[in-house]
Amino acid sequence: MSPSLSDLGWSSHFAAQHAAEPSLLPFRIAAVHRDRLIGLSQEGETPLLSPDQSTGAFAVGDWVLTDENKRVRSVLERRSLLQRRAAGTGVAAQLIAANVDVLFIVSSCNADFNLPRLERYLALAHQAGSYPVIVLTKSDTCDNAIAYVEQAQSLAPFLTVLAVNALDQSDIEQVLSWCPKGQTSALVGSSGVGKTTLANGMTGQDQATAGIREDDARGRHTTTARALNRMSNGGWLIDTPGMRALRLLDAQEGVDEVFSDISDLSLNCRFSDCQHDTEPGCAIQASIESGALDPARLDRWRKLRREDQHNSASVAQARARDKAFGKMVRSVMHEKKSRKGL
Ligand SMILES: Nc1nc2c(ncn2[C@@H]2O[C@H](COP(=O)(O)OP(=O)(O)OP(=O)(O)O)[C@@H](O)[C@H]2O)c(=O)[nH]1
Ligand SMILES: [Zn+2]
Repeated sequence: MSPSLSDLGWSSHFAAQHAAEPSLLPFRIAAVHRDRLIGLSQEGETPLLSPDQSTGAFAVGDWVLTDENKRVRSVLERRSLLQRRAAGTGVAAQLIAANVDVLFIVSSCNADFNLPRLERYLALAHQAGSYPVIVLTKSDTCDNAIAYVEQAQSLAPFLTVLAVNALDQSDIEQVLSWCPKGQTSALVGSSGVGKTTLANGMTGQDQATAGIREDDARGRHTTTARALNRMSNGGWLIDTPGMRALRLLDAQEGVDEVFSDISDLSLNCRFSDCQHDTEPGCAIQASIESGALDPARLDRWRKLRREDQHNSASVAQARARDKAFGKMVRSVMHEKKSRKGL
């Protein structure tokens, strides 16, 4: 049975945009390949043509409008967007997933549990515009899961933290309840924390073998990884290799939101460029002295900001370099042409 548009996550936010171009057809992007896109609609899975043969401008979870030839005409404004620095040269931004309502941040009640890492993922969720839910797996293997939950909850007011056994279906139901029918989620976390186990439990299928069967250009059957998966409660789970290694990109706002206590304090420092070290009138140092602020938290904030500034700077540099290179190519071509003209 094919899902309706609202089952697929369609909402008034997208309907309002579609109203401007009612003759075009809406699809949700279920997979992004190098040269083509797979869209989902009431009619099931459909290969879509990207406007310029490239697919870098699309993310799994995007809503697009196509003409009757299934050529994409526009991407609807996103509710949220997860992106990262591209692997390899590591400078260009790469779109990972769009319109993710809930980001499940997965860690476990053991050695993987690490507050700075959780903070980093929280910053990422805030930056993307997704609602964060922390899921601590392997609660069945430790005596004091509640202590882990309390530590995680200390990171932000009203933060949702669940302790679960990912192998237990009733615990999976508890996770699912945070992403009901028509909503979309994704899982992030380190290797081995139980993302695959959770994904299998949430979708009721083995993610390693689930896939989209397609006929390629030569008529051969191929199976490609499915990236937008229906969960057993009617919600959706975006699971792609890119989801597994997210880094912070241009996440300054996200970092400041997670550390809002520190950024608020810094507004009271005497100097607007206060480095919060030895400057007189530093509100942050005063707060540490009074015992209100944990100095370790200040260190983590500094580290995240440094990392973020480094990432953003190298992306900006790469963009500038690409621009300069493009300019150089154009001027060489221009010269060639004008020489030919002589
Ligand atoms: N007892 C127990 N074992 C768990 C739990 N969650 C995961 N495991 C086990 O932990 C191991 C790793 O789980 P995976 O689901 O493969 O972890 P992952 O995050 O997908 O790891 P990568 O594929 O490397 O990213 C498996 O043997 C799981 O069976 C849990 O809540 N309780
Ligand atoms: Zn200061």
